[in-house]
Amino acid sequence: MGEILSANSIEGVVRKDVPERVISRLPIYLQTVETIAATGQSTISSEALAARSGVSSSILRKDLSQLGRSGRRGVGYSCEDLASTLRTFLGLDRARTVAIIGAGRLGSALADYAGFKRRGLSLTAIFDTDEAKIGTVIGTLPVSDLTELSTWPEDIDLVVMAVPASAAPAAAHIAADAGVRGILNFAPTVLDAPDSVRVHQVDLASELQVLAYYSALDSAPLNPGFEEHRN
Ligand SMILES: NC(=O)c1ccc[n+]([C@@H]2O[C@H](COP(=O)([O-])OP(=O)(O)OC[C@H]3O[C@@H](n4cnc5c(N)ncnc54)[C@H](O)[C@@H]3O)[C@@H](O)[C@H]2O)c1
Repeated sequence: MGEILSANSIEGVVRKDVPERVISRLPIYLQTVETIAATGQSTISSEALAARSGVSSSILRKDLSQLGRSGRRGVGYSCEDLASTLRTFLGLDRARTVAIIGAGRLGSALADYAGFKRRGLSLTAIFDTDEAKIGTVIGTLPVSDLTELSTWPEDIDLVVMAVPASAAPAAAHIAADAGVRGILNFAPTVLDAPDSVRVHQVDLASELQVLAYYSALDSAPLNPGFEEHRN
């Protein structure tokens, strides 16, 4: 069995000291533990949580120890406390507001996706510059004119950038000026955003090319074990 982590266990943790590869696994743990808690189960062992999250239990324990404390042994993790700790650590103790810039094929598909809400993300607006699209409704959201972003009545924490590459840098600056702190950039261009904004690039073609590399290997196992490729 693993440890109990209390909801206060991240006090004093310097978030920036936690490696990005660890951060990238935390949403998986959160989703897993929330799913388990929703069934009425109150505790879970590190082994079971690790298996359901697709990592080894030693990686899981190391990752969670980076959030601050180890606690009592022998009981397992409290699902509620661990979920609360992970939410707080990830900044999801309040719903993060998300806007999409670009109401084209990609932006529309994302705007119509119902899954953000249950992951603590509140899709609050979708912007475009095309007059033919402004005012139309995608999912439940009307498309707004990008010029409205700077005076949007609600704080927008995060932006999904789904505009052509040529339009993305200027749109990123509009978002930064409006106080946006993170941009998930689908446009195939490097965004030179100010230091106040964290940019993550998404490139599905590159991901597929990496997968193509692994699928072309004929001598090595495709899944060499959690320990080797996940830590
Ligand atoms: N990274 C990936 O894996 C991946 C996958 C698919 C698409 N993309 C990229 O995502 C972007 C969107 O793709 P798409 O297929 O939805 O394109 P699209 O042409 O269907 O939509 C682009 C939308 O952006 C709007 N737009 C143009 N300039 C704008 C601006 N300054 N401000 C706000 N809106 C503006 C257009 O009016 C249009 O509605 C493209 O850059 C594309 O290359 C990336």
